[in-house]
Amino acid sequence: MTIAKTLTIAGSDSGGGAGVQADLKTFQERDTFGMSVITALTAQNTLGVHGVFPQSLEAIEAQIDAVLSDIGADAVKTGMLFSAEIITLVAEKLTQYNVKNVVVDPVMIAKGGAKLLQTEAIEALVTKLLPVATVITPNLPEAATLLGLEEIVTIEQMKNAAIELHKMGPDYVVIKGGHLHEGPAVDLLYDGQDIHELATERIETKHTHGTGCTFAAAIAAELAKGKPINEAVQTAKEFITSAISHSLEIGNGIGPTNHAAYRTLANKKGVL
Ligand SMILES: Nc1ncnc2c1ncn2[C@@H]1O[C@H](COP(=O)(O)OP(=O)(O)OP(=O)(O)O)[C@@H](O)[C@H]1O
Ligand SMILES: Cc1ncc(CO)c(N)n1
Repeated sequence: MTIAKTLTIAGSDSGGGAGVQADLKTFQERDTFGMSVITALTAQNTLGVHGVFPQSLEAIEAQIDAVLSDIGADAVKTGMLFSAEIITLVAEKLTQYNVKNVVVDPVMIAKGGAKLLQTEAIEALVTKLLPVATVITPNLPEAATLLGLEEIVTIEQMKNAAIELHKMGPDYVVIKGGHLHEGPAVDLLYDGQDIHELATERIETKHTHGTGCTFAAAIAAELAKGKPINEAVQTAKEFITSAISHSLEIGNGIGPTNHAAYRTLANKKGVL
């Protein structure tokens, strides 16, 4: 039996809600074979990040070479990359192995405020990784930082940002509106010609740990299966919406989303 292969290059979240753990759960739920390259360990739970332990370049390179020289990947998703050196290595390896679908989630700061990317690494993200990306998925603060803007708070500003970010090299730009202060949860997809709006009602919950990782991993899984970008982003939006709608009240802080919700609901309706 053949199966689409997905690889995450990201940080480990010991609490299981974000990072590599969220990506692997999503890859599995979206019927792909998930693999991982761990760039950094975080000691993390629903209350926050309690420690960051970047892995050596040697360890990261060895993991990438092991996976891509043998198994290969139909899509790669990158998350927490932490330093300019790690970003440079990852960009070189994606080029060396000629990876076709590269989803770059430009992770910078965890919900509790912990730094997952060094400030001096932002330039490397822009100059090395964005040009090899198929699609990038910044949230509003990340999009503003990449563009050197103070903030992005309106849909109109999101549209302008999408067009400007596209000039930095990715084939497609998805700007996530989870951080909009009010109204529906609006994301934009810009394909270089048209801007497509994806909107859902904002779900009233504080348990949103790992939303960004899960959404980007779902896009990667759909691209790995050969889906066109519009369909991949639409499916990912449906997937994250049901994961947030049924998010989990575990731990004492911001609980994780429910990766199994989409499949469970679809099974009940008998449509999967
Ligand atoms: N309260 C909500 N209700 C509905 N959808 C939401 C809500 N919060 C976020 N989303 C959606 O979840 C996805 C992730 O967006 P978000 O802006 O939260 O990412 P993020 O900030 O990168 O997440 P993370 O904190 O994991 O880094 C987007 O599709 C966004 O629209
Ligand atoms: C390891 C890791 N990656 C990404 C995020 C962003 O949510 C997080 N909290 N932890």
